[in-house]
Amino acid sequence: MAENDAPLSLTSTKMNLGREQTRRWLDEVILPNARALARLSFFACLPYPLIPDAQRQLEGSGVSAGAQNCWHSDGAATGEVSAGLLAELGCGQVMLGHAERRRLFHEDDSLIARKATAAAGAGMTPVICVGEERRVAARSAAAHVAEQARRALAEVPARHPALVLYEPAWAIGSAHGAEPGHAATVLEALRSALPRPATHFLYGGAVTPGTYTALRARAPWHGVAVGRAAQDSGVLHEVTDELLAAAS
Ligand SMILES: O=C[C@H](O)COP(=O)(O)O
Repeated sequence: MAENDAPLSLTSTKMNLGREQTRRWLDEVILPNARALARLSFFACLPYPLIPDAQRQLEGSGVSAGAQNCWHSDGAATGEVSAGLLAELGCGQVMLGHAERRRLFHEDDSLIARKATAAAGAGMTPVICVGEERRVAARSAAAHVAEQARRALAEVPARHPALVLYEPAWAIGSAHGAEPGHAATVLEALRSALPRPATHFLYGGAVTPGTYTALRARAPWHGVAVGRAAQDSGVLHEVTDELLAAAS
């Protein structure tokens, strides 16, 4: 959780917004909500080339810009961006193993683990995305997801901060997210697979106002990742208020 024990929140703009659109979104949606978002340690994961501009724009707001991916080494890796370079840019968080990267780029747990270890070695917080691809029973989802997370963090020192983001692939971009009971079974498996003091667990996938309250009624989630809900200032404001209310 955040310093004040408030829940945590983040977003990713994926490849949905260009340079000017990102600038406008930060200006019109994120900055007006920045005070509240900062209490949630909120960060926005952006495409690599937009990170330095965003850092300048967000300076002093308490909200930061993270990355959506990284590579695990420097050197002969044409077209990639290393964790070390991101850290040098002042980027503190990097999302790894998102469902879209697993699907489009065939990223597997061992590659994600190498990236997570490199990110931690560079001093960044890895955000490990896990989730089942298709709707399956909660117990199967839980076993699958716990194994994904365990493998990804296997070489990351136990006391290094990490976020585990449970996003069932079938829920991303869909009308409804996971049932709170389903998600609770997954969280229980994640917590027992990862007895790590500095690891926090977030839910993502079709998050709207009310999602966090419903999830929290069943299990101790530390926060949520907002996708589409972070594109509209009013909706983001509602979700943020709801998270902050849970902290008070
Ligand atoms: O990566 C996916 C997002 O975090 C979830 O997006 P969504 O809330 O629009 O389903």
